[in-house]
Amino acid sequence: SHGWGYGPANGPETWGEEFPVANGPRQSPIDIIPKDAQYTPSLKALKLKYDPSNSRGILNNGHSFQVDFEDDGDTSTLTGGPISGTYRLKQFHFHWGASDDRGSEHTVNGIKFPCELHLVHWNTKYPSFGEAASQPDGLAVVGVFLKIGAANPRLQKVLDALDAIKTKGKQTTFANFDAKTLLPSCLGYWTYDGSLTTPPLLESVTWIVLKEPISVSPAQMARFRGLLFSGDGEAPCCMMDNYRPPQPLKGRQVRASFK
Ligand SMILES: CN[C@@H]1CN(c2cccc(OC)c2)S(=O)(=O)c2sc(S(N)(=O)=O)cc21
Ligand SMILES: [Zn+2]
Repeated sequence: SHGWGYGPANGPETWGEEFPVANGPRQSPIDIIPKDAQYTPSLKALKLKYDPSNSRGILNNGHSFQVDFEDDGDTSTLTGGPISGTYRLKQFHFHWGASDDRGSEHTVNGIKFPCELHLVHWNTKYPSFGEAASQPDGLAVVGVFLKIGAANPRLQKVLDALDAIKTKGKQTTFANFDAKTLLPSCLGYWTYDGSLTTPPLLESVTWIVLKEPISVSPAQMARFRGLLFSGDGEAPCCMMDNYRPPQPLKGRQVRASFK
């Protein structure tokens, strides 16, 4: 059986067959139209407190690669912003294109970025990530756009680990990584109620998309594309275009933390 993916036979247009919520009222990503976003002065500043000693490993999961964090305690958390309570960092991962003209999931005025970083957090009012993932206020994902420019030294450690996780299922240790170093200097954001952008497409995500992108060079983007969707011994299939296109807003309000 073929699992979901990003190809012609198993890509985003087919996901609704196995995951009917794909056509639900709060699907992600969306096209963000800044002039339609409601500036909300009552929105708090984001507070991201990440402990580098919580980083565990880096894994090629066959859809992207993710850096996993130890989330048994409140040492790497997201508070403030549009959310109430404390959310714990579980993992971060990226989505990118086959070329620099596409790759992000969220778009801004229809503009695609070459890459988008997602930092996934879960609400500690629930006993576990799995429990939280099925609740309407269970997850909070911080999205960061990457735009083509100077090489970003903050990405180097992540990129240097990719050779060890080229194929699906491969993982290696990834210690002492400070995820905060991946954030832009300005934490102004748009926020809306949405979903996971991959199956199971659960409508449990408070999206927090930062306005300021971080940089990535074309050579660094090429290294993302050196990963494979395929496993060892399978016909090699380059990991690229692993993004879901924008979904219908269905009347949702996008709020902005900045004027
Ligand atoms: C493959 N899907 C990723 C892994 N996850 C996952 C794995 C198993 C079950 C599950 O839900 C019960 C979620 S996850 O929650 O860490 C996320 S968040 C997310 S995104 N693009 O919306 O930020 C993609 C994934
Ligand atoms: Zn993602």
